[in-house]
Amino acid sequence: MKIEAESRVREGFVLPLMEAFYTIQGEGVYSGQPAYFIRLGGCDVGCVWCDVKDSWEAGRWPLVEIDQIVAQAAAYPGRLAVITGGEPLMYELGPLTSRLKDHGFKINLETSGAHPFSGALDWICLSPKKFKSPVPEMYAKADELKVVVFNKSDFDFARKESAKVAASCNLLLQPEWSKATKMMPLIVDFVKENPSWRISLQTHKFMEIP
Ligand SMILES: C[S@@+](CC[C@H](N)C(=O)[O-])C[C@H]1O[C@@H](n2cnc3c(N)ncnc32)[C@H](O)[C@@H]1O
Ligand SMILES: Nc1nc2[nH]cc(C(=O)O)c2c(=O)[nH]1
Ligand code: SF4
Ligand SMILES: [Mg+2]
Repeated sequence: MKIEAESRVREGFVLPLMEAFYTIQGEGVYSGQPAYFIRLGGCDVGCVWCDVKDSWEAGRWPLVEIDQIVAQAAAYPGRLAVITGGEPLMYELGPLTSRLKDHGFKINLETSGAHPFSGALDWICLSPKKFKSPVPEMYAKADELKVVVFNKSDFDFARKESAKVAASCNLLLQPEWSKATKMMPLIVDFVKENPSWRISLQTHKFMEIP
């Protein structure tokens, strides 16, 4: 990459954009709400069960000016934006979030928390991973802790992660998609025994929408 382009990425004025689409938030507390998704390319966390492995290599995706990303988002009636990836916190999110706010957007973030925080966000969904831990300062910022359950050891992981977030943080268990049938009875039992937790399903996959 040319030095000038590199510095514009570092400053957050252009970002590698894998895809952007207007859909229904399928997961978590905001499930069911229309939202414009901005999926940034690049991730170094390496979850074995990641459902967007194509996103991992940042260089595959075009570098797009944030003004263009925001103009396309603003063409839709909804004013909730979800920034996801890949791992969006690999990038400086200050300029993108500030421009989205100029257009009246509330902005939610989907993150593993494995990189330092940036941007002006209204809601942070922290989905911590064993493969690369969140940076310590992420826990206090999380509005929602969404732990993916792939095997039995994830219940213990979920409990330990929940001890690090604020008391007001929403606690969610989300079945890993390919293991959902097998793990669901255990997830149901866990939530019945631990009523501060809720279940998050990837409802967009049942609805067959993006
Ligand atoms: C694709 S990730 C992108 C954002 C960020 N890298 C992260 O992991 O939070 C978006 C959400 O999907 C979840 N996820 C990814 N693959 C999944 C799968 N196979 N089953 C269930 N949830 C999954 C992640 O844990 C995260 O909460
Ligand atoms: N509809 C829909 N909801 C989602 N919630 C989180 C997603 C993500 O990949 O970050 C996602 C997604 O890819 N689609
Ligand atoms: S952190 Fe997110 S994008 Fe990265 S591998 Fe894990 S689930 Fe996929
Ligand atoms: Mg997804």
